[in-house]
Amino acid sequence: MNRSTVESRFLSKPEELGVTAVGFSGGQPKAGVDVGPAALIESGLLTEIRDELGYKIVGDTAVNLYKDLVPTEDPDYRGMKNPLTVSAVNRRLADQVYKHASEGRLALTLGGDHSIAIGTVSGTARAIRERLNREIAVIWVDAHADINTPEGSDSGNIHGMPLAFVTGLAKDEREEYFGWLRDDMRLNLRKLVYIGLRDVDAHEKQILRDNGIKAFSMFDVDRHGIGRVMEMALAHIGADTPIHLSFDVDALDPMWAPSTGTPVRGGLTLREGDYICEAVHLTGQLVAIDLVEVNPSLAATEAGANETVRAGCSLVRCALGDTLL
Ligand SMILES: NC(=[NH2+])NCCC[C@H](N)C(=O)O
Ligand SMILES: [Mn+2]
Ligand SMILES: [Mn+2]
Repeated sequence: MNRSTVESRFLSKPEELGVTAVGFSGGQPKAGVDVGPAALIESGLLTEIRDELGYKIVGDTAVNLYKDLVPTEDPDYRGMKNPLTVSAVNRRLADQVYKHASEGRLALTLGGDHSIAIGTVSGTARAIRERLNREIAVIWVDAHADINTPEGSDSGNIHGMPLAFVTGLAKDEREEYFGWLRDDMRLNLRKLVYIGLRDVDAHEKQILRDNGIKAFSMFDVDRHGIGRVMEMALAHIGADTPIHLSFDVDALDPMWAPSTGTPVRGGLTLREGDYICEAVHLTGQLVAIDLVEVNPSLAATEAGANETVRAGCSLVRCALGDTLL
């Protein structure tokens, strides 16, 4: 039991971690990201969190929870691939994360591809509005901006669109195509901060500019250093705002995390990634964490897959305060 003594400002049960394992790959075309959570759990992540960090683990760590939701037919819609499946899975996930967050637990979600942030962010946003009457902020750590609208996306992969849906830049009337996302589940665009960007589509750059979205690219990390970047990111969010950290493992350089679907060179070092998580932990404002896009089947070597899983575990532990003295 050495849980860090940072006081948690927004959790009513700071000793409890609400875990959801989402073995889901329908937001992108590569198989294998669905076993991400199993790989993280088998490597000991949750037992370490329980035995070494002293959290009580509550929730669903069975990774095939969502298999029953896959429809027999799921044709493209507005250019999106697997839209019914991704929508249904996220609808259920939103309820689950909502439950954890509204009962005052820190919600930890292990992905799965990044489309699952549609459910995690909307579930957290709704719970925190209801319980504390506040808007959440999201720190999105990623090589990519994941804010394509269906019409703006070149790929049609929904893991490149979650932020368009949760902010309301993209909407659909039809319940079964994300129409279930109500206003009280949305993220305010002014409360979104990116770190680590280096592969942003032209369409997305336009969205970032038009909406004045706060973003720290790898250029900014190089220019200011990660310490200063985190100061500026947290200043933008404000000192008294619940934070949802959504960490795509591809934010890290492929040297530390090669096993991921859309790797991009020139990324964060493992220490920079860990530092981001530590700095967020120290605010005492963390209410939810996603770790996504760990795909153990994609590395050229088994060592590469293990490195990626290890890096993912390290990020989560740092966000829980493990490495701070
Ligand atoms: N979560 C991710 N790894 N997203 C990658 C997105 C890549 C590209 N921008 C797309 O829309 O398809
Ligand atoms: Mn990414
Ligand atoms: Mn992503």
